[in-house]
Amino acid sequence: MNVFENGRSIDLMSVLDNKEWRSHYQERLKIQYPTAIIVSIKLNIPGPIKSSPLLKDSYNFGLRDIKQCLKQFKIVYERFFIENTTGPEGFLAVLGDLKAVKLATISFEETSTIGRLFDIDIMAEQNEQQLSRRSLGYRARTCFICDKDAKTCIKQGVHTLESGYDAINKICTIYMKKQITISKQSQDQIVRAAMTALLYEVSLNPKPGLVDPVSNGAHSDMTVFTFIDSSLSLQQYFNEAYAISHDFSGDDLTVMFETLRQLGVRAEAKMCGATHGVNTHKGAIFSLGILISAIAYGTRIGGVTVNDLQKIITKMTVNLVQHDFKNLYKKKQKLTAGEQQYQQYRLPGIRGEAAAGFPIVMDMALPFLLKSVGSTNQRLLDTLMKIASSIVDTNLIKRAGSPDILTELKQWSATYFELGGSQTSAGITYLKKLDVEFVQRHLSIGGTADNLISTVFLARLVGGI
Ligand SMILES: CC(C)(COP(=O)(O)OP(=O)(O)OC[C@H]1O[C@@H](n2cnc3c(N)ncnc32)[C@H](O[C@H]2O[C@H](COP(=O)(O)OP(=O)(O)OP(=O)(O)O)[C@@H](O)[C@H]2O)[C@@H]1O)[C@@H](O)C(=O)NCCC(=O)NCCS
Ligand SMILES: Nc1ncnc2[nH]cnc12
Repeated sequence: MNVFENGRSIDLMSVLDNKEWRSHYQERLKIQYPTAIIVSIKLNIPGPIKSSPLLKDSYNFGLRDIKQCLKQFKIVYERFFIENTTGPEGFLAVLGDLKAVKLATISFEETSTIGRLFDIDIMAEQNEQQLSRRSLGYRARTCFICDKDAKTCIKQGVHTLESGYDAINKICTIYMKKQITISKQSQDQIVRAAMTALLYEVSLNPKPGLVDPVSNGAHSDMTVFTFIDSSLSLQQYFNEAYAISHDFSGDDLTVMFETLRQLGVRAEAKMCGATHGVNTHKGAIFSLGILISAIAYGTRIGGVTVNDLQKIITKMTVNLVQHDFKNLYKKKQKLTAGEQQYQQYRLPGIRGEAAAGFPIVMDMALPFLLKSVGSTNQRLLDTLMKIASSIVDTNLIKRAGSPDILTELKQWSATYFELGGSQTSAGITYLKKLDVEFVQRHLSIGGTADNLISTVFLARLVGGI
């Protein structure tokens, strides 16, 4: 997730003007509410970009947590300026003990994943110096890059802006994943969501190079009906994947994964039986199988956040890349596309994605889809092309014969969004032109399609589509 995407730079004068405006606003509130404590809440973001769609989202979620920390106090005034180009900010007038209010806001800063990005000022008649963090037994604010004293890092200019942005993106990514929870669901609900995801993906059009109801794309050996047959053949596997995981009682989740893989091998064979040997959903069998398994295991007692789901997945697949790719030179049978690309380019492909907890789906595609607008077809087209901007698609690399194709894929994605994506006829026309080029060049983004399937599956479970 890049929270600075679609953010606009502002100049120093705007920052200084905003500082003056804030000070005057606070003074007016002190006069209007003389017995209240005035709380100013804004983000502490270095560099010229102070606001963006994702920074505003992070602020709003954080604000919810701050008000939760202040729930014991009576809030007599609140006003927020989310659209300020100098960054989302707001003010509260709170009735309560000054020290208790200060402690409550410090607890947010210290305990919330996103707390260190917030700058919360407390003002009242008493001299604030008596109420510094140190005077309340807390250390000074720490740098969100190196954890040392923030003031020292800022004064000495220790860090580059890029390292600051990286740290902020990491903080916001983890925080946003903790806001998305998959509630405890029945086996039937989870399996139906998986089936829905398979059928939604193949129904989506126009997709570049991929099979949909209008075009077989760059695949001479499959049609939309092949994918429907393939999807229906996988329902039993999804039920099995749920069952072995929901009832798994061991501590070593790699054992659960190995049991799943045996089911997956059988599912691949069943898929091939249903498609007359065509590989439609090999990647989806792998990815959806792991997701269903992790969710079944993770929701046995209650809901599971996306952040915790990733931890379960990484525990399941901790040995996957090493196990699958060791001693490839000894393998007698023809190497698969993924094995060849690991051997030739050290690209871990779908296995690497799984072992990392499916970051493209969890960190980027799912939050993107949940925020997307328009018809289902529009939302899914934009999500597919968003995935295309970051994925190492081994299916595409195989077809193109080199990872260099990934540079073109990023450019195609960028151009699509520059044209307005699915919301404009120019964006849709561009997709149709891309499909023609993909067919001519025999290109396909099957891995990207699989990531979309995983994304739709999770979005369905959280009620986001
Ligand atoms: C781990 C396996 C997936 C091993 O498969 P393989 O070694 O082949 O690994 P990859 O090639 O890296 O990936 C296999 C498929 O995964 C999809 N994929 C690729 N990159 C990504 C990615 N970054 N993220 C997610 N998914 C990705 C992709 O699948 C799609 O494309 C396939 C259609 O194409 P294919 O037939 O390969 O190619 P065509 O273009 O159609 O060629 P022609 O037919 O024209 O010649 C389709 O499968 C889509 O899903 C990759 O192809 C796993 O299968 C495995 O471990 N298998 C062993 C048995 C097992 O354990 N299974 C169950 C595991 S739970
Ligand atoms: N619609 C699609 N076309 C081609 N390959 C795919 N792999 C997954 N979905 C696909």
